[in-house]
Amino acid sequence: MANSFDPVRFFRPLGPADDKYSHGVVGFVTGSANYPGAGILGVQSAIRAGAGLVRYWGNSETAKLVVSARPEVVLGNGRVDCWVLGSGVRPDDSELADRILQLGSAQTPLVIDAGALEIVDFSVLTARTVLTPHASEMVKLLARFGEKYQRSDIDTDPATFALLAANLTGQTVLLKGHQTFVASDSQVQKVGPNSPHLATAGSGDVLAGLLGAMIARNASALATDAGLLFDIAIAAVKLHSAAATAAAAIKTVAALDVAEQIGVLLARSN
Ligand SMILES: NC(=O)C1=CN([C@@H]2O[C@H](COP(=O)(O)OP(=O)(O)OC[C@H]3O[C@@H](n4cnc5c(N)ncnc54)[C@H](OP(=O)(O)O)[C@@H]3O)[C@@H](O)[C@H]2O)[C@@H](O)CC1
Ligand SMILES: Nc1ncnc2c1ncn2[C@@H]1O[C@H](COP(=O)(O)OP(=O)(O)O)[C@@H](O)[C@H]1O
Repeated sequence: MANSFDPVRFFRPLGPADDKYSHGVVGFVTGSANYPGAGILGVQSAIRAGAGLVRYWGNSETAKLVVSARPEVVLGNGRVDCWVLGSGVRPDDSELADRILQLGSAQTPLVIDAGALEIVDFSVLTARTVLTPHASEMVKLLARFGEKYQRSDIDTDPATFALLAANLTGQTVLLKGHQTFVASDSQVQKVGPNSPHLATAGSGDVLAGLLGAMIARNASALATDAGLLFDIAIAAVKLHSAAATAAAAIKTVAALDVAEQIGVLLARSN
């Protein structure tokens, strides 16, 4: 994994002065009745990526499942360094949409995934943010700015559309796929090919949780260096893919295995 975007660079080792608030508090508005697993997968990933504290602010039924999978999780709103919004959330879910709109107009850094890409009001979004669409979500995202394209257009020239979305939103865009394109301002970087073992349901939810943990852990540096978000996004994609490769060496890969292997890789690197 070692190169200029070496993921380990973003995982400062813990020391005696650390407490649960000092190395990243990640909040989630994710999961729903139809997609409870998306809530669980993101949370699992953030915990394995070393978050000091994880808050979950989804609906109460899904919250019970999340806490049953991870009793470390604290429920509700509170002090957070990065919010992960939208994995497993339908845009017509009014309870969660209200929370997403509220957080989307505040200053805490964000990962905006899946349904939240259709909810957030981009005209008031100023927090440092990574958007994580796949190609079909990119079509819907661009349509919100009056830009009409089809999935085939995105697949043909992903770099151009990642850049377009970054310019329209003023944010860092991570366009997911076999190769992932990270764009910010006028720069775009291809990452991958990623591990094909990521082609399994929920692996995007794991990436969102990983990104949330990495952004939260580096929140202080990010406050003075916005450009760091681009590097963190690239590093997260590389770590996510490396974790899938590591998982595949053990057994067939499910998304939760990718989250577990993030923890194994990070433990080995320290
Ligand atoms: N366990 C859980 O709780 C899980 C919850 N999940 C949550 O589910 C929600 C919906 O996820 P989803 O957008 O992937 O929609 P899904 O209904 O599967 O497909 C609809 C259409 O989308 C397209 N499409 C899909 N993937 C694509 C790609 N990579 N690249 C390009 N296009 C792609 C494809 O349409 P096509 O373009 O082929 O016409 C497909 O027919 C979301 O909130 C997510 O977080 C998931 O993470 C799974 C595990
Ligand atoms: N064939 C593939 N090769 C490499 N990576 C892939 C492949 N298919 C999907 N991925 C990666 O897996 C993840 C899938 O995320 P997403 O499309 O949001 O799925 P889900 O909604 O099921 O979580 C992304 O990180 C994407 O880059």
